[in-house]
Amino acid sequence: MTIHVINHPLVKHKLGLMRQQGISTKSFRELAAEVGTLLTYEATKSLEVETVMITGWDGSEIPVEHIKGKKITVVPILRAGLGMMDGVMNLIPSAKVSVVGLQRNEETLEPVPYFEKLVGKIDERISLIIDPMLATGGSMIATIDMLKKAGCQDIKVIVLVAAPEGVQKTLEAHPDIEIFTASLDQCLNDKGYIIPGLGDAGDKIFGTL
Ligand SMILES: O=P(O)(O)OC[C@H]1O[C@H](OP(=O)(O)OP(=O)(O)O)[C@H](O)[C@@H]1O
Ligand SMILES: O=c1cc[nH]c(=O)[nH]1
Ligand SMILES: [Mg+2]
Repeated sequence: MTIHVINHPLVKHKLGLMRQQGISTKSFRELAAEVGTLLTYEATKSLEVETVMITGWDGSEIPVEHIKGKKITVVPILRAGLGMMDGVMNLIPSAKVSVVGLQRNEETLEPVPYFEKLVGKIDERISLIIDPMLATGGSMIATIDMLKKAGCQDIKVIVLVAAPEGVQKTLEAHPDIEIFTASLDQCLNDKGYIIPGLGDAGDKIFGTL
């Protein structure tokens, strides 16, 4: 469908802090979760609501709005996607979780799948894929392929930073999805890293630098 770049001051400020060379593991993790929360707020804006009647504080019947329709499964891409999990689950604590493991081959930049555990009846859910980085797009396209193969047709993507090359490739392969990001950065370097980017997000979140 399209890409939404979230130009909220809090998102910009927090992402800016994440770009600082030498940032601690603790700060990087905290900020990844916080930006994850803010992007989740935006990505869930289009959820449908319905009006239901409840008994209010004074005993009278009042209309309130409830979320209706499809429920969500959050899909973290291992490893780095786990760094956004707490922040995302803060807003949708009852969401079921489908885990996908992919490791980008550092030479070919091709994603190598190593784990897949999706929730049942995923065709009845909205998938919210979370990963800090969308670089060449290979990992994201492979994840969307897996979800669609399992029957899921309603897919949204949350990434902290995206490269134009990867966004174009992902939307060409899957024009029906929506991408929410804190920044559409400049480009990829010759090693497939996003510029200016965040560096290796997985290493920063897990402290494996
Ligand atoms: O768009 P792409 O070119 O596929 O690159 C993006 C992927 O690379 C990183 O993961 P990585 O493979 O480094 O694994 P990790 O999370 O275990 O560090 C990142 O978290 C994405 O999953
Ligand atoms: O810039 C990048 C690209 C892929 N994976 C990362 O962690 N960072
Ligand atoms: Mg990594």
